[in-house]
Amino acid sequence: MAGGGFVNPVGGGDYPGKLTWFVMLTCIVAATGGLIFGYDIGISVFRKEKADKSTNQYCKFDSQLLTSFTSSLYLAALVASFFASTITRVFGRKWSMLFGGVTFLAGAAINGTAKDVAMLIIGRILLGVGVGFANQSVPLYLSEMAPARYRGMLNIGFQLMITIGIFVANLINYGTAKIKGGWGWRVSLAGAAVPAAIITLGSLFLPDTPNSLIDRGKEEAREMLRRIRGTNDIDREYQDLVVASNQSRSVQHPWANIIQRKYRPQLTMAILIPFFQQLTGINVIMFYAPILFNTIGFLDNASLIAAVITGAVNIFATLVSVYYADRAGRRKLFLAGGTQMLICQILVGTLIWKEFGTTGHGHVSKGMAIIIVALICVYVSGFAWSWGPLGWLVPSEIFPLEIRSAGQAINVSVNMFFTFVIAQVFLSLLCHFKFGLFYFFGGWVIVMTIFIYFFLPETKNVPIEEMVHVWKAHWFWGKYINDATSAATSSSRSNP
Ligand SMILES: OC[C@H]1O[C@](O)(CO)[C@@H](O)[C@@H]1O
Repeated sequence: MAGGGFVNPVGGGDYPGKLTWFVMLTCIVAATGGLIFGYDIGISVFRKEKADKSTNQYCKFDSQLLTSFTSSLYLAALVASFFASTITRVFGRKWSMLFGGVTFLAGAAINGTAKDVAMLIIGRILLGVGVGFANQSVPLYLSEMAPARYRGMLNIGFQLMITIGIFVANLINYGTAKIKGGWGWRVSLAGAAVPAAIITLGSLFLPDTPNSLIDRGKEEAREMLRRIRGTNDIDREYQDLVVASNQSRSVQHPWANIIQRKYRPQLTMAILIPFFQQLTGINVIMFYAPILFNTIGFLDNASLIAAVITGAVNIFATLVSVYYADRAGRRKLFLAGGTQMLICQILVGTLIWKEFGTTGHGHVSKGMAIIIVALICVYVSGFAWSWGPLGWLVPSEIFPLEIRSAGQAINVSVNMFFTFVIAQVFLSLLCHFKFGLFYFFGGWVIVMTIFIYFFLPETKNVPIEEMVHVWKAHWFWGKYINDATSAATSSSRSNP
């Protein structure tokens, strides 16, 4: 069947070598780049104090002021990811990570010591720049370092760190809210310096990927490949990287090239995957869980605790995809996670409808509130083993080297843009769509699940510089890839 019966055209053929400690360690360090993004998402969670006096449960938090400040970070990250793409390509992945860490560190320092709103805004923009650079470079770094058959596992370290960042920030927020004297927010904001310091120091010690070293004509590439694969038998992989790099060097202007017809499948994914990831509605939960739980009748403390529970579920469910992404494959996780989210969205929407109707007046019983929180946890776990991690993994592994960095910038910017949009409009959407908001996101989940079924080929275990064959063999995308393109990348494979 169309996308479903897709056969891996390179037969899962991987290169010799093992999962070395060296590669594990470098990937863990690089993945900590996700902490800064996660910390920021977690720190931005909205609290109940901001509510107005409305008795309509759907509308009592409808305030633009509440959202604008938070959202500015995502716009800064969006713009920064384009600059990051040039640095990542020309100077190497490592320098983008370092730059991201340093900028984020500066932002945290300015925010923690802010004396006025201007300082808060400047700090927030610097944080955004840091996030843009890290999100652009880290997923690429991980996917290039990893042996093909462990790429899912190692790349998902990034999303895992995002979820840990969110969780830790939620806890810190919870603690600092109790500090008397009104300076608790400074601790929360300055706390961002800790994850920033980790990725800044870590990236100083990271080697660059063999793909990037070869692409930039560096002698040490072969030695690095030998080291990360833990074997001397690297000729075939090295040769494939050289072929990819030769092709890459013939492309001077990735931005002009990426719109060529032959890159249409990858470009489509780089736009639609992050778009869909945000349209699952996940950030409604991440940003607004306390408000949402408050809406359905939890008291302040209880709604914060419920938010902490969803944060923990988010982490543990991401671990599930670490295990399954390279075994079951990306497609199965996408399809299973999507179905799971959809069922929960329909149930939650219907239960809230039954309780509050369209007027927004009513009261949820304790038992019902627990059922709703449980369903939201099942929804979060569906996201956490599908669209969450795969939203970074898949775009980072499908692009050929010459446009990989540009493609990743598109992925990041689309992701940031829709994170921004959802943070901006959620409160008024809740006020206007009411319980229908859950159906709205559920509708999108149906669209994206069908899209994956038909249009996303399986990419597990395929060496990253061989990915073009996967597109070539796809029932729909195949016609976009001409024979010359796929032949150019298979020289060493057919003639090892
Ligand atoms: O874990 C949830 C988080 O994951 C992301 O989708 C990034 O992959 C964020 O937008 C969200 O807050």
